Amino acid sequence: MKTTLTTLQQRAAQGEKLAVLTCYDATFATLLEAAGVDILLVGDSLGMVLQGQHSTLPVSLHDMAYHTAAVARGATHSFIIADLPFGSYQASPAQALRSAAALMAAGAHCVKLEGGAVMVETVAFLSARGIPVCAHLGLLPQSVNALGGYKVQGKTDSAAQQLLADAQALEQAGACMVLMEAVPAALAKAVTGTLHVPTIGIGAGPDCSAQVLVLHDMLGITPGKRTRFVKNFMEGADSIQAAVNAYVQAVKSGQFPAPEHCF
Ligand SMILES: Nc1nc(=O)c2c([nH]1)NC[C@@H]1CN(c3ccc(C(=O)N[C@@H](CCC(=O)O)C(=O)O)cc3)CN21
Ligand SMILES: CC(C)C(=O)C(=O)O
Ligand SMILES: [Mg+2]
Repeated sequence: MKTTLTTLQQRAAQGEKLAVLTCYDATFATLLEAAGVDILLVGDSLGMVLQGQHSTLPVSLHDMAYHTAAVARGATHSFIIADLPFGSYQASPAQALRSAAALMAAGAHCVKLEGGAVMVETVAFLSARGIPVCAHLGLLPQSVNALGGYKVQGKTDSAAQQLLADAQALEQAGACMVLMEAVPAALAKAVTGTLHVPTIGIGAGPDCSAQVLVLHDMLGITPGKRTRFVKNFMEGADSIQAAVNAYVQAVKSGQFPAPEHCF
């Protein structure tokens, strides 16, 4: 049976933790689906892990459509979210609609965009036109140059209040899910408790409705130092399938993320 937005929202509302991983190709789409991953995220992190870029900014809409189509061919019943890349949606709601349409035509079931209050009008515009939108809050990698690095967000009282207000405004505008990246666990818990739609966390503590990691990070093959919220699931696993199974089990049971993965 196809996993739909409705079934995901129902399962999250019943308290089931959802397991999400990034996915960029057909082979992994088939593998992740067989292991019980609930949502495949075609992330613009592909610029870093596949293309070797130093940020996600150089990723094009064409790149995203290419990888989304590959994932869609490998998956038969998964819910696929695709990132709108830098520069493809910020100019106007009309620009966002054209870009989102390209990703939906490539096989996505939902698009994700980065930003809070500034994206409310765009989220409303896309949602009203039949495009499910996941809003991405907290650490916004496409804004790395303004943020001054990949740093934890929402640490001050005023930043936390702003993030909560943004999440509520985006839900009101029609966002079907809200992803939070690198924020204090207590803030993500408060947001999850306030919203009606599922939340997806990465470095956002154990109380989000869903967890996501970059595939290459959880397989322990990303070069360089591991960030705090990453766990290498290949440790103690004898295959990639076993590692992905272990990730799904750890998310479903609430064992991942543990306190050492949280801010
Ligand atoms: N492979 C990969 N995994 C990711 O999770 C990921 C990407 N790439 N590319 C885009 C962004 C960048 N990401 C990051 C990177 C670092 C931190 C991080 O935890 N930074 C440290 C140090 C920050 C500082 O210097 O103050 C932190 O403690 O916040 C968080 C998210 C997440 N995303
Ligand atoms: C890390 C997740 C949230 C993402 O946006 C990506 O993979 O691009
Ligand atoms: Mg992204």
